[in-house]
Amino acid sequence: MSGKLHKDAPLLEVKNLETAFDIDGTYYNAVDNVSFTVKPRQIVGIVGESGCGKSVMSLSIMKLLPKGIGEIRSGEILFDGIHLEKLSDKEINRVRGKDISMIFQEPMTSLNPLFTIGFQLQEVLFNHQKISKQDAKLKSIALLKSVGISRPEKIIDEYPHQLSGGMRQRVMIAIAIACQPKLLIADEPTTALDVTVQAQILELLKEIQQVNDMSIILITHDLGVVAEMCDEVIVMYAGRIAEKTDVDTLFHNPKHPYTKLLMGAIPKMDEDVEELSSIKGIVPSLKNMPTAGCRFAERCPSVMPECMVSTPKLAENEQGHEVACFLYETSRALEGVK
Ligand SMILES: Nc1ncnc2c1ncn2[C@@H]1O[C@H](COP(=O)(O)OP(=O)(O)OP(=O)(O)O)[C@@H](O)[C@H]1O
Repeated sequence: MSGKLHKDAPLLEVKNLETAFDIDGTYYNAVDNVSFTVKPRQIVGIVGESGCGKSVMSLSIMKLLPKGIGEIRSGEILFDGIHLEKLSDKEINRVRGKDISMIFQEPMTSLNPLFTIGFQLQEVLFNHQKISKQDAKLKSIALLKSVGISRPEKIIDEYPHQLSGGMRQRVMIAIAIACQPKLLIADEPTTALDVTVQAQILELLKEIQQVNDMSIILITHDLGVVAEMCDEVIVMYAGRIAEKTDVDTLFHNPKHPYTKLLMGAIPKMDEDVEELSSIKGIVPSLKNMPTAGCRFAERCPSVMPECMVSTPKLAENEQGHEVACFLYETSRALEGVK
């Protein structure tokens, strides 16, 4: 499926998205008025602690929210000119795996333990392409080779449990790119892997992104991964965007107190720091979300009285650098007065 996309238009445009879960008969927003774009060939990182709404965001885009529990309440998701939020199940099935693919943290839960690797790779090819059995087999072998799996002729006859975690993630990537999607959503793709394998998988993703001219949304709680991989970064807190800018600006000039604290929580390789210094407190659960004010106020070292009563708007502070914080709304207002 392909829309009529102008060459400079964003590939994905999420506008004022609100996704909510029904908890005991009341809807709570896990994604609250979120807007962002992904351009062709861009790697956009979504970063934040556990519970910030990163996964719900990607499930919303893919229309994979648990039926009857989670739903998109408002907003638009435009992909390649098509309103994904309006597609029927049948229509979104044609997009999933073909134009947009997704890889998850733990490939063992996405791969079917009962079927061989070859079967699972060929299944996605048969679903989206007119291809003979022989060609699907040859293509599966080539795909496994392209993700750095040696002896692919042998691996296609093996089952997921016979492979290491790193190999399984490579297989998941092969399945995800089988139909050359324009967008790959990678949700914590390396979190379950050890550090060396993590670096190899990230390297592989970058390579594939360049070769296939693909865009990636990379969901992670790890700013180190963001620094390594991303062009643009969205920092999320409790379902809302706290800050949004390009990767260099974010690391050289972080503005939101939450981003600054997250940066302090990056382990420094050159120093003998054993543990990640964590941010005090936790992300509130949906039911305990503050009903007014900035959702980060309770944990914020720079909190001001207005933060408890009004919601700061995400607005451009400097060109290409958006932040949702009253510290900057005040300075923006003063500039306007000057
Ligand atoms: N099926 C569900 N039913 C009710 N609440 C849910 C459901 N799935 C997610 N949530 C809630 O939505 C909020 C956002 O969750 P989400 O999984 O998107 O966070 P995350 O940033 O991806 O965290 P993690 O890194 O742990 O996956 C959390 O408060 C979570 O408890």
